Amino acid sequence: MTKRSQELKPVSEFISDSRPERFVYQMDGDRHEIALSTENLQVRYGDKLALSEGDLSFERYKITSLIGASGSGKSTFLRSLNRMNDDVANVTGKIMYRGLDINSKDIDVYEMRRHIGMVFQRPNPFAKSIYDNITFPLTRRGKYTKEQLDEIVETTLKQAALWDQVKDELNKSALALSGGQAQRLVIARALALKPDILLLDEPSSALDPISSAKFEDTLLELKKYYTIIIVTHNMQQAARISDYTAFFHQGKVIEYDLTRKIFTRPKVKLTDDYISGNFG
Ligand SMILES: Nc1ncnc2c1ncn2[C@@H]1O[C@H](COP(=O)(O)OP(=O)(O)OP(=O)(O)O)[C@@H](O)[C@H]1O
Repeated sequence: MTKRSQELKPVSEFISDSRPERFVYQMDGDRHEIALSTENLQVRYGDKLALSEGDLSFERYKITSLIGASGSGKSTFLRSLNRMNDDVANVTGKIMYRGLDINSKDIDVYEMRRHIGMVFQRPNPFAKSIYDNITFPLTRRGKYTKEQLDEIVETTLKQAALWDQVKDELNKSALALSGGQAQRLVIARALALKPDILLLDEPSSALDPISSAKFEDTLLELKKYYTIIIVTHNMQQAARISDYTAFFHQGKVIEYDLTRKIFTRPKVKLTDDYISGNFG
């Protein structure tokens, strides 16, 4: 083991050390388990403060949508959650996951990303077969038998609702898939790492309406097992699939509540203006 890896904190140690009381909050008399939360999170690109107020708690096994106009800081916030901004921005504050601040310097970022996976706007399959797209990230870091890999490929493709379409052509190049299929494949690839939390940055913006509707059904299935945080410009999509919605404006979270409240009785006029299209 290198000196550096000895110094890094493996996130998995904290997974087994489950201290649920720490992650529970009360709302409307009910108890809710928190999967991830941010405290005093700020993001600067050089001198520019792109996120100044963004403290949110994400409930386990729920979908939370991040909405707001272009440039309001949604992607900046989302990408910071699994340290994708480390090389381009200065991210300060805490990102709490299972009692551990995963924004601290001594976290093993690669291991952390196995727990908090990210899917980008444009599907980015590797120039490999469908099968290898799913197994490649696994076999790079661990040992698996062929049977185990076969099972992971089948399970994750089923979870991502792609199995029936590709099960007879797993050796075909992933680059030959349609946009909707490729997006499902990269979801399956993310799921193969068995994450706790899935971060999705406008995952259906490149899909046609039918693929997008199927994709939404897939997310509703996936939330039985995963906590999902999704950036979307599509208000109908946010209203249809998410349990909670956070509205961003000029680098701040203006309002965060149950989706049905945000879309029917927002407390802040700016939120109302945004969701009703009177923004400008
Ligand atoms: N890598 C970067 N370097 C410098 N500035 C950046 C970078 N990424 C984002 N920004 C700036 O930070 C601000 C927030 O951008 P961000 O992409 O987070 O907004 P967004 O709400 O996700 O927008 P969109 O909906 O268009 O994706 C913008 O002013 C943007 O120009």
